[in-house]
Amino acid sequence: MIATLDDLDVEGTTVGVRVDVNSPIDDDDTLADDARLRAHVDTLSELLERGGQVAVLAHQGRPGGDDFVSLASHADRLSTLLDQPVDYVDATFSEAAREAVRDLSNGGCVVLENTRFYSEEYMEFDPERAARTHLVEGLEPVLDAYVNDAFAAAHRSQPSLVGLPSVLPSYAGRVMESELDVLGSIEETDTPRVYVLGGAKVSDSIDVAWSVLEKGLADHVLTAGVVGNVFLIADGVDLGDASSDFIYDQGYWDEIDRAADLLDAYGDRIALPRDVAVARDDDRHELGVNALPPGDGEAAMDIGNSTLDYYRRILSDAETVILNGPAGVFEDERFQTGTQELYGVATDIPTSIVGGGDTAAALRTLGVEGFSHVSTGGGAALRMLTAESLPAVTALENAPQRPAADD
Ligand SMILES: Nc1ncnc2c1ncn2[C@@H]1O[C@H](COP(=O)(O)OP(=O)(O)O)[C@@H](O)[C@H]1O
Ligand SMILES: O=C(OP(=O)(O)O)[C@H](O)COP(=O)(O)O
Repeated sequence: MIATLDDLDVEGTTVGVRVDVNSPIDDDDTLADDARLRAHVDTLSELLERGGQVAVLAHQGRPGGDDFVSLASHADRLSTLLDQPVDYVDATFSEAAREAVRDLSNGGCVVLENTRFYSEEYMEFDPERAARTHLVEGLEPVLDAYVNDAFAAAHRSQPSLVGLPSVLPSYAGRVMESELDVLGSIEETDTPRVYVLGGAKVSDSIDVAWSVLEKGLADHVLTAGVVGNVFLIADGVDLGDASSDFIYDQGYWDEIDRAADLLDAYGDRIALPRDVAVARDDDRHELGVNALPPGDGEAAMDIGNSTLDYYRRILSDAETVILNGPAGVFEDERFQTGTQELYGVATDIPTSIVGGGDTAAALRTLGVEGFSHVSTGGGAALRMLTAESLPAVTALENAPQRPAADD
């Protein structure tokens, strides 16, 4: 049983709130998209309005990446979204950070620096060991409670996610609560239930496909994106060198054998693309699977119209659809059709659940809306769909005793 904000006596309490605001970043190192920040506004404003003091903890990017930047611009944006001043301090758990947290008055909010600027926060620990990291030992003395709203990072066992809830009374924020509610009860949704697996997380998607087919949760699995390309190769289709090299370079070559095993075991419930779109003379050009391989240097960048017709027929009977990953390279407007059409069809199905950071961004870009639930998580949502436990959620379940709520 996980405690929520309903169980927390907020007035006068200093709360460390872990959010996931890992976002696209512009060339000047500032925030390019605030969707993930907006998702946490309900949790943060509720805590502030109920008289708490809030220290926001978050990561941005991974060491070495162009998006591995400070949270200064996130704090600026948060101030606008919350319509109140939000301090920012370029420290996470040092004396400067503790001082900034101690200085908070009721209803005050400070954003601490990118947790991953410190190496421990990019390592995986069991909760006991995570409780003895510098981040946890540095912050614990100035916090009364911990709230985890970072569902999108809940598959990581890093100190700010599993260490703090080992030592502080801990609660799920509103985002976490709603994600667990929806993604934790997929088995109760109506059937026929169809899973659409696109995007580029091939290993994770194959794990999900195995799990939902084996457990009888999926009546059909439709494949698209890089996942669909891997299944086509596994089925003996020659996709040409460009797509094969891409799959090899991404480290997914071994997944072809796993996809082939899956087709052997459950091929009757797995649908593969019937055509693909490539770039030819700078335009989109569709090729039926029988016409493959494509020309030199041409890669399969999207699903084509006959695949869309085929998938539309399967989806026309569905009561529930769960989708993860774009159907094509949506960043290039020539290859947006697959994602736009496929996800568009899904909005007409009674229960439609979408997961994935890039997927959510694609849907915003393409103006596709009307789903029952759009998850803030990609990897975390996929992991939940395999009914695996998420370390940060387990840490909340095992968190220490808490003070009683005020009502
Ligand atoms: N056919 C394709 N070839 C190469 N990349 C693709 C293809 N289809 C989709 N993608 C890429 O997949 C990426 C998103 O996949 P993924 O990270 O799995 O999504 P999410 O973050 O929603 O879980 C996008 O950058 C998109 O360009
Ligand atoms: O963006 C995230 O996950 P996602 O790409 O699965 O949506 C989370 O912030 C986790 O980031 P990480 O995969 O660098 O640990």
